[in-house]
Amino acid sequence: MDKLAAINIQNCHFAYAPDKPILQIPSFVIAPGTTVFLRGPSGSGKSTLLQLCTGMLLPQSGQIHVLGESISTLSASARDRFRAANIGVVLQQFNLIDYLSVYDNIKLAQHFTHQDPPTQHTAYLDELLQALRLSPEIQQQKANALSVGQQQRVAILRALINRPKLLIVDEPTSALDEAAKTSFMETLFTLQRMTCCTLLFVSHDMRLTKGFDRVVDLADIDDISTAAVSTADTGLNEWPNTSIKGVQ
Ligand SMILES: Nc1ncnc2c1ncn2[C@@H]1O[C@H](COP(=O)(O)OP(=O)(O)OP(=O)(O)O)[C@@H](O)[C@H]1O
Repeated sequence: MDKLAAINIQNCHFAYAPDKPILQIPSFVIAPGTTVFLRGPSGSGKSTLLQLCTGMLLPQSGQIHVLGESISTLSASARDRFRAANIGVVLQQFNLIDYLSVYDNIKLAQHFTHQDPPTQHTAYLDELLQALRLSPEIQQQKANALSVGQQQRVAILRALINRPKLLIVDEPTSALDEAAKTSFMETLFTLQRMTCCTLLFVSHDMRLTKGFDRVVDLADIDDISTAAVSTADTGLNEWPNTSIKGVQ
């Protein structure tokens, strides 16, 4: 097993209920430092897979190594610490704490790593603010006073503040117009290059695949999606072929 991979999933089975299997993944490996776009129809299990990669969900069987750590066999508290220190997560809803300021939202992310905040991060924080085109003053604003675009950028800043080696981004652009989507993707790639993190990105929007090292169709790695695709009219032919540009 390649323990140096950013993500290494082997023989993984997951179900929310015993009679309703969601994922059956024989093997899925993501090399460190690469960018991967994961696509698949609504309800196929993309968000579930991301949650397995963060250790928020545990598989019924199989192995999931993240950055060389067997995340699904860590204790709950070790898993939380590992996630806080190594994985940045940006979800569709951003999950900022509304009544806290931007600064406190960021500080909270640092707190969960059990590292001393925040002086050693100051230069890096300034760099992130600049890359995300956020003014330093925004740190004093309450999260619920921000526009959707600002909330999204703060959510990315919070995900990157601990310099994660793995950044997981789930459908972050659905509330944005076309111009904002383009600018979001440019910023995301700038930050990925700046931090050299591995990026796993999930979206329905095939127009966003440009620039990714790999575009992976869930049906190509998941036996359950494969079965669904082969027995249903999914409109799969509307999608371009899976492209693999970089190393696995
Ligand atoms: N907490 C849960 N309990 C039970 N079933 C769930 C739960 N979360 C998701 N599911 C089911 O698991 C399946 C996969 O859901 P998931 O959210 O992973 O799909 P998805 O591909 O991310 O969908 P979308 O693109 O619409 O976000 C769906 O059938 C969904 O109804």
